[in-house]
Amino acid sequence: MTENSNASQSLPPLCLIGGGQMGRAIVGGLIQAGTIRPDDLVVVDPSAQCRQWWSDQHPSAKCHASVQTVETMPPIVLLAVKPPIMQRVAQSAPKQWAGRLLVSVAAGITLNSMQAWFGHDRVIRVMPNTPCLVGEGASAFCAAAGATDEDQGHVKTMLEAVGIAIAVDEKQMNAVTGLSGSGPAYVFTIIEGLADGGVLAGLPRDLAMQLAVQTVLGAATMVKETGQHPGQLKDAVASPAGTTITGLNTLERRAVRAAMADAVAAAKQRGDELG
Ligand SMILES: NC(=O)C1=CN([C@@H]2O[C@H](COP(=O)(O)OP(=O)(O)OC[C@H]3O[C@@H](n4cnc5c(N)ncnc54)[C@H](OP(=O)(O)O)[C@@H]3O)[C@@H](O)[C@H]2O)C=CC1
Ligand SMILES: O=C(O)[C@@H]1CCC=N1
Repeated sequence: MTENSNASQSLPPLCLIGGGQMGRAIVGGLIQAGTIRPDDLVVVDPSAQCRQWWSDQHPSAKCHASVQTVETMPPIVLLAVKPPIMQRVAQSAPKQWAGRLLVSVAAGITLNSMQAWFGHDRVIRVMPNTPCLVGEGASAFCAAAGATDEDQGHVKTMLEAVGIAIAVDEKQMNAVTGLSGSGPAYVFTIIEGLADGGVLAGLPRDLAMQLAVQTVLGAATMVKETGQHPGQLKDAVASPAGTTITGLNTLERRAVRAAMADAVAAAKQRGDELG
């Protein structure tokens, strides 16, 4: 788990609107870190299956099918619904948002839209990623004018309890989405590809997967902990006329580096469209 100064701080009670993948990753990570207690959690989701999941995992959390039935809305509302339904959520229960800190993780949805739909500007926009679930999230955030320093402190506490949190300018948010928001999916694909390669080369699947995962983890940890440029670390692996340079040459022929950059740029573009 990422070490940080805020991990032991606690948060005020929280309402999670949308208990799906991202909501589970953040709030699951927060509960695991001890930053929030399930008793202080309200989850709103129309899916009975989803509510059952929350009740099974955290029996003391209060689950609702609709925001309208929440009697006392907690001071922080974490909005983790799909971008196209955010406006509908806002308009379904306008009285519930008054005086609350609104935190949105929706890709592409701007602070301006949030303010217009929810009727006030105590709003913070966050782009997290699913590794929050295991305390290794990479999140960026930006705040509307109405969010106080204390509000921003709460969001930092929330995000740093489950990984790293970086304040950015809102115009960078969709690029962040294309890189770290969507990035875990790219890396999962790489891990799958490496494991497939191991199987293709004759290894049993479970051994290939174990080696692929540890290789990605080890390489990422080296970049983080040595502070060396990845190119330098790459050069140290590749012996003259050896195996690595032969593999790297294949990757370059397939333009893997450009494919990664194109993926981030295309995802950023999609974020622009969603907004
Ligand atoms: N998944 C990821 O890796 C990341 C996602 N995000 C953002 O997080 C948000 C959620 O994405 P994700 O968790 O993947 O999506 P999910 O579909 O997994 O979760 C969204 C949940 O919201 C529920 N929902 C639908 N309507 C309402 C409503 N009116 N009130 C409350 N809940 C509702 C859905 O129920 P039902 O299924 O029945 O519709 C579903 O359970 C998106 O805006 C996305 O951009 C940001 C970063 C990373
Ligand atoms: O795919 C998506 O749109 C969301 C946003 C970032 C990751 N998942």
